Amino acid sequence: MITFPLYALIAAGVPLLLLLVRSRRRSLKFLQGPPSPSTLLGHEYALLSEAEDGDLEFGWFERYGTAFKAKACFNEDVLMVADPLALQHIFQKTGYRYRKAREVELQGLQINGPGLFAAQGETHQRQRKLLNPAFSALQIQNLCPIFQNSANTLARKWKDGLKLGPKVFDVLEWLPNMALDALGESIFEYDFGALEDRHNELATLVGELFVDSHFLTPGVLLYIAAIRAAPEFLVKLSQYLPPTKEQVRWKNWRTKAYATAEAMYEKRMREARGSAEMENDVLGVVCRALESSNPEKMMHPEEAFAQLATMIMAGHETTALTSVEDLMTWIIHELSRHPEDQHRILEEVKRRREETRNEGELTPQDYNSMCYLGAVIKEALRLYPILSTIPVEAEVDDVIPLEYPVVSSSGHVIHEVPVAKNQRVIASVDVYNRLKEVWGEDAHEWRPARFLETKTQTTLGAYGNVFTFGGGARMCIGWRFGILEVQAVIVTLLEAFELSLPKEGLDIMRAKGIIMRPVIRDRLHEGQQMPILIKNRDAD
Ligand code: HEM
Repeated sequence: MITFPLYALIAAGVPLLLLLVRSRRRSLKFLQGPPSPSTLLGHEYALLSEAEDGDLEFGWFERYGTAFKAKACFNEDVLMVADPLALQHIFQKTGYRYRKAREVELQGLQINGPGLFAAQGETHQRQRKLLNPAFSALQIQNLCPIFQNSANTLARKWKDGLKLGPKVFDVLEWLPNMALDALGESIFEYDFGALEDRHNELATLVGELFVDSHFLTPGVLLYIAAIRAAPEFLVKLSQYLPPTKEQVRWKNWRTKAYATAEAMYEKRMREARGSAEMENDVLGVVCRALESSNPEKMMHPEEAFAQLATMIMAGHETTALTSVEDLMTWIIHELSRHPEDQHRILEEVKRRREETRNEGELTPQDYNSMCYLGAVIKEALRLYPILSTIPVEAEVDDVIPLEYPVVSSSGHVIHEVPVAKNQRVIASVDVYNRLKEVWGEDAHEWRPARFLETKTQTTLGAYGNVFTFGGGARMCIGWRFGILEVQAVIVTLLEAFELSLPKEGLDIMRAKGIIMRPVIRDRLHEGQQMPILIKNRDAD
């Protein structure tokens, strides 16, 4: 095996090449930015080592404005952006002119294969067009009973645990299992049995995907930076390096997910034979694509198998994507801190039930009519974007307009930022979501009512002008799925339980990692958790 020369080539050749190329390339010299702490690591290591999400970025954006320059590994200039007009331009107005950052694409490919998350350009466009009908408003509405069913199962389990009175539950021990069951059933008619604690190999593999990940070491960061800038042939050669423990886990996951997907597709095709139409759910649209010979309407078997792995990862376990249970966890946390918000949502539910004379399960239309429930969900999405940044790269030279002008390094006020082809741009979701210019002086505070006030602003994303689902061609395809599931679960839980903080109080912080996780300040060693005091409402 030729591993040593390969390592040596990547370890020494690529960095030297990069430093040479970058010293010649047009850069962002005209922009201000924080001084770099290291030529090799730039700000990348410092950013990934922040104690709490946003520690550095919030200060930088405050000081330099909504667009500035920071350094990535090997002295690379990156554009940090939180300006609404710039984000709208990059994500929503320019089609595929900005591509998913290469390292994210490569990681997506290694974990899930060539599914929607890793696909680029025309391949992405084709896959997205084929999958979109499975995530339309109409199609997602059909999933409501599944979400209500899993919420009711969770409520029953909590009630069993509350027979002796109110009790503190770590909701993170429950919500991910509930969300995984709902995802399996709604997307692939697959029973993970997670809430019932049944052993399931696929659930175990997805849960353990990142236990060997050491993303925070400087060596790994430099390796990723070298790979993302390396020519295609070197990236291909790197496949012949001995796999890391992490890559072995990813391969095991992919193999099992592909086998499961194949079995699901075969089953659906057998069932559909004889019936006039294939359904428009994910299974249905993928089966149709597998059978099609039209180049615009087909998926290759590997693409089709990769969709199942992609959807489970995207909707549940998280790397570069983010998941519904995280959003529910933060909503439950904020509601336990704000009993008045619980009261307001319950009033809305009661009013709706009276108007529609419905004591049973609510409909998606019922949930959508509840404005304060919607405002609470939007406020949680705004304050807790589990994915705090979205890195992209310019495919062509471009000029990015700014809504809020910034001062250049020579002291001039600039209204746009010219960028060269291949420029890396880091869209800061959490900073945009808390910009005072957009959200007001209390942007860092929890105040759902802000979403009930009318305001004109640059429109971003699909829901409430928050950027947590991203925007444009690559915006989260599952956002309606996520919102409906959260609506159903929160209403079910609030009707059954009163939520409050544990007696000793809680100082939860948003711990930084690849994704943002809740931990108790000064008790980081205990890992992620969200203890909530839960009381049965029937007990009153
Ligand atoms: C509240 C929950 C969720 C949040 C906050 C969220 C957020 C995101 C974000 C930020 C992206 C990346 C956008 C970009 O790269 O520009 C994304 C992509 C994606 N999400 Fe979600 N997501 C959620 C739930 C879901 C669910 C439930 C599913 C599937 C059932 C899903 C499927 C996907 C897929 C397949 C992609 C890749 C889309 C593409 O590249 O075309 N997500 N999501």
